[in-house]
Amino acid sequence: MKLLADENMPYVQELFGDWAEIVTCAGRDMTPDQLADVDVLLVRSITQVNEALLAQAQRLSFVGTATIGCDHIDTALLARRGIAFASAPGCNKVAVGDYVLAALLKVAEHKSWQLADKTLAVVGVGNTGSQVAARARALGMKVLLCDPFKAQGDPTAFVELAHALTADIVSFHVPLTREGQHATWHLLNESAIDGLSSEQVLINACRGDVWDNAALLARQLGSTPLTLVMDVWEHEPEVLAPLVPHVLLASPHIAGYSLEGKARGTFALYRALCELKQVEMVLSPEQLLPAPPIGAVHLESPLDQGLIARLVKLVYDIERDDRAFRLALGQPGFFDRLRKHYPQRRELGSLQLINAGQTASELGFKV
Ligand SMILES: NC(=O)C1=CN([C@@H]2O[C@H](COP(=O)(O)OP(=O)(O)OC[C@H]3O[C@@H](n4cnc5c(N)ncnc54)[C@H](O)[C@@H]3O)[C@@H](O)[C@H]2O)C=CC1
Ligand SMILES: O=C(O)C(=O)[C@H](O)COP(=O)(O)O
Repeated sequence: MKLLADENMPYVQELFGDWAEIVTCAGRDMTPDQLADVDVLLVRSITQVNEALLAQAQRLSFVGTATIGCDHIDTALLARRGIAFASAPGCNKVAVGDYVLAALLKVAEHKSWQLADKTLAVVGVGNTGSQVAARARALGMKVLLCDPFKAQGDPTAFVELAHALTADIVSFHVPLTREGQHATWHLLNESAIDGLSSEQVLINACRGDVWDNAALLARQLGSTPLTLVMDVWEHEPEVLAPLVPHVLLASPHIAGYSLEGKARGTFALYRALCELKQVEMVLSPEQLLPAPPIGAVHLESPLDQGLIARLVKLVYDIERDDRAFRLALGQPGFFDRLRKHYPQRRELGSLQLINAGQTASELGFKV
């Protein structure tokens, strides 16, 4: 069996090495001729799996994406051609929760806010949005939920987008969709942006095209700019460079890039392929991971916002990502290079807080 995998997918050798001849390459460089004799294709979000890529793929029987988002995969094409498909729902939801928690704490420092006095709206309340909502509640924030699909089951628990956009902080966690009543392409469009006040904060850790970046730049260049946190950008790997100086925290689509999240992503494809081939799984995700650099911290004072910020930074320093982004911005290929060489980042759950209570656990730490 021949397996072609994105070179930025960890643990492929460990998980598939016994079964397959493994070839890896850069996800954006995969070509139709490379797929001519491939049985299994494993990709990340940057490979468009479409008619053009699969034109010569005569032997392909399985495509897997080690990601949550599937907007890069023509799933109808795979179904038509009888090619099995798997994604990795939820694999990096904890990492996105960590990223947004770190961002909220930086925003609070920047604006001298006590987060417990503020309201956060979560737009898209699935795997990642729910993680964000739980952490915000643990910080004592009031949380508004906006998700028209989930609202069908429980209308009173959700608000409309217009209401969500009145919150102090609005965090977006929707898939990229271009069709239907609730399509998310440019969900944050010029008119929505115009309706916001300069006190408000927006976070995008889902897909760049969900925000109209040109309209945001126009707003930022005016007299009442917003506070922005952007992990994703329209037209990646290109970035609207003039927008970056007007963004508080900027990063190259790494919100989900914890080591645990990446391991779970590859593992989900291993599990799916084992099921398909009716082969017994011999490894678990935990067996793949190294010990974390810091195992435990003994708390001697109660958790307050300042202490939470210090503890989060011990595990994940979001400002490091922001500095690396600004330093590299403009260099050819900088976006993909930062992603390829992203340092090992562990989840908050890798750190045990001794003498901490329920709040620490709700924030994502091990207690
Ligand atoms: N920056 C990064 O590193 C990462 C980005 N993502 C992106 O985030 C997206 C969300 O991930 P998950 O939460 O795991 O997906 P999910 O599928 O679990 O949840 C998405 C939620 O959005 C809701 N939704 C759809 N259209 C909506 C609309 N117009 N308004 C409000 N809600 C809407 C759905 O009903 C669903 O509950 C992924 O599709 C992916 O594109 C995911 C992981 C990492
Ligand atoms: O899971 C998703 O969806 C994501 O956006 C991934 O975290 C992004 O990682 P890459 O696939 O772009 O490496």
